[in-house]
Amino acid sequence: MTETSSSTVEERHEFSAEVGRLLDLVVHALYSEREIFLRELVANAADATDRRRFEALTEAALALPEKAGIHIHIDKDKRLLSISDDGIGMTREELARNLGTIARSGTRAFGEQLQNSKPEERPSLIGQFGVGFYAAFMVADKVDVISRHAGTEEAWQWSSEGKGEYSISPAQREKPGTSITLHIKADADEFLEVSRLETIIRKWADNIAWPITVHDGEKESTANQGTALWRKPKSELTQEQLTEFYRHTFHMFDDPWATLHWHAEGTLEFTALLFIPSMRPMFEPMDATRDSKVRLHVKRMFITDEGNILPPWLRFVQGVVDTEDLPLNVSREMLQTTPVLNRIRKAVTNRVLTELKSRAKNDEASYLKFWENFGAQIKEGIWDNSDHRMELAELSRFHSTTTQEQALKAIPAEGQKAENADKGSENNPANQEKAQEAQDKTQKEAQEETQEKIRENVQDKALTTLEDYISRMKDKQEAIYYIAGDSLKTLSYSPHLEGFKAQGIEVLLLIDPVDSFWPERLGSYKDKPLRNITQAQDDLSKLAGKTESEEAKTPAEMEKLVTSLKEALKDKVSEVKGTHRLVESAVVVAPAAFGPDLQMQRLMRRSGQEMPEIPPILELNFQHPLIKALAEQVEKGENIAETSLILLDLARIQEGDAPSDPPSFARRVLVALTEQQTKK
Ligand SMILES: Nc1ncnc2c1ncn2[C@@H]1O[C@H](COP(=O)(O)OP(=O)(O)OP(=O)(O)O)[C@@H](O)[C@H]1O
Repeated sequence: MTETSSSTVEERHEFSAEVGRLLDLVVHALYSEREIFLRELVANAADATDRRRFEALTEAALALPEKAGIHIHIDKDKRLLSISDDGIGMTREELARNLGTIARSGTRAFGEQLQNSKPEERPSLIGQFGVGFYAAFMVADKVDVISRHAGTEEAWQWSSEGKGEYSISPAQREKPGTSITLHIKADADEFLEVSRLETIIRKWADNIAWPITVHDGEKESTANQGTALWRKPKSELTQEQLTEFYRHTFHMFDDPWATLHWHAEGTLEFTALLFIPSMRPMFEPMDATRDSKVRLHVKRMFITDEGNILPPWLRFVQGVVDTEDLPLNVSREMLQTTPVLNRIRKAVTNRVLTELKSRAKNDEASYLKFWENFGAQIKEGIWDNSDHRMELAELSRFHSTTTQEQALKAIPAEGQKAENADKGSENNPANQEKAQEAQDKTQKEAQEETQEKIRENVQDKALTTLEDYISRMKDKQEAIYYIAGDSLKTLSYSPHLEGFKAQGIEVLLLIDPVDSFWPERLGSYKDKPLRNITQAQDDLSKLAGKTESEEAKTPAEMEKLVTSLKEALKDKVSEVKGTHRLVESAVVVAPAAFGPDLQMQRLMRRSGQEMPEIPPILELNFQHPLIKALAEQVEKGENIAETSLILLDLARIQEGDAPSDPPSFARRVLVALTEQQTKK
């Protein structure tokens, strides 16, 4: 052994609370897949070696020894198993931080998941999700880590029995790197057998390019082939193997929605293995960036997962790209500038888009599932990518007033189906009893609730393409109309829609935050401009065959009302005027002629950005009985100041916003209602 430790200045520390909990779960709840501890330790050793190689590109003193690799030593008599690497190593602080607290947010998420799962689900959970270093305690009752950070002389030993505390003391290590020694548990003999260890390594760690050597006394053997899975011909791989690789490398739980595996030859040589998940990641770390994490390998060696192989709007794609066309010592700067990588980026992006297009065309139902998960990201692409803007718009799917109506119409048919099914089973006594229960009031409520859920669900899934929208456009209609808001529910009540609905004009209902941004960037689709209906009042007049001057005119009997409202609301509004866009509502707020629309203002405020209040325009429906009555009151000389404030707040509430001053609003409504009731 080349390492020794002295316990003269040993310090004892307690694990952070979350490590304690995780350890407890890992050790006590999981037995069937104990072998994965080796995968975790070997993966860490390989990561540390990769890191050292990468750091050495800029700091020659950190260079790896000539025969860098991972060594596994077995000592059956002492029941010891050790895993040593020539990696970057850890300083004293790093030992305490990385092994005493939970370093990776994914590991924390795993712990939570594990705690909330049923015991029988746990083994499969652990198989899919790395638990990292702590997995060692599944097979060891004590773990010693001796580490020396490359570029330093000092070594430190971290030791723990995995029961609440660990110690750190000075140690010696001949070379930089890390050795992890496991004191194997009495019931884990199997992990002291060479053949068992070799099988595990072949199963789990064959993608690792560093040689992994198993030493048993005098004998030694290299256990991994280092043939990266993605390098194998397609015909030699099963989807199970690919899925397994996907889950374990990228910490995913699902079956991929798409697996893309190809080898490019010719001017550019690379192999890519990419996965599109079938679900959104369950845990998105708070500090997650928008960058793609696709891993770049050169001649099988891992280089970086920060190579931005795919654009940010395809960041949900996981995978590996391995090329022959870059040198192994590619530096960070080079990654940004080399034309080779730019060409790879382009080719890989195009391949993903081709897959999306073909699935959208050939398997609508499956494509809609993808869209539900990652549609918002695709729409980000319309915003920030000029090369693919049109293709992405074509791939996009939207809710609209028309798809909502169609979905509603489809629902009674669904209900019918359920009824018929019930009839068919009436002869069965058990079912008769059920029919009895159906009379029950609670059951009825439940049914109503299900109906509501079915409705929401069906409406949620009813989507259109821009192409189909255009095919439904009315004769005189020149633009694609949309409105952006927080949810289908608030949008479906929006007074802005009334005029469009009355004229049978379809409006896209956009409910993702990114929807406030991309339409303006896209500008138009197939020569049809996209227009926000909260800012398209004139269009509606035109569509209704009215001239603009007609629209702008305030009838004589309304002039005084408009003046009093302006006086009462002062700088709370930028203007008060009549509108044709309302049918049932009395008032509506519209964004001022210049500047962002209301939804954009809302989003900016929510994201904590400085957003001065831009007074909206208050628009009135001169045909509404309330507005007519108010005009008469003003004519009679009555004061409508309080009512004006209520009106403005009502308009805000219709948009899904809160009144500007809720208590005052409540008081005003109370006073108004009391007056009305006592007058009767
Ligand atoms: N052999 C090693 N050499 C250097 N650092 C190591 C080594 N093993 C572990 N570490 C450090 O300890 C940290 C925690 O390891 P752990 O295995 O628990 O989590 P992880 O590797 O970050 O994530 P996961 O294993 O869940 O993918 C690592 O991120 C790394 O910084």
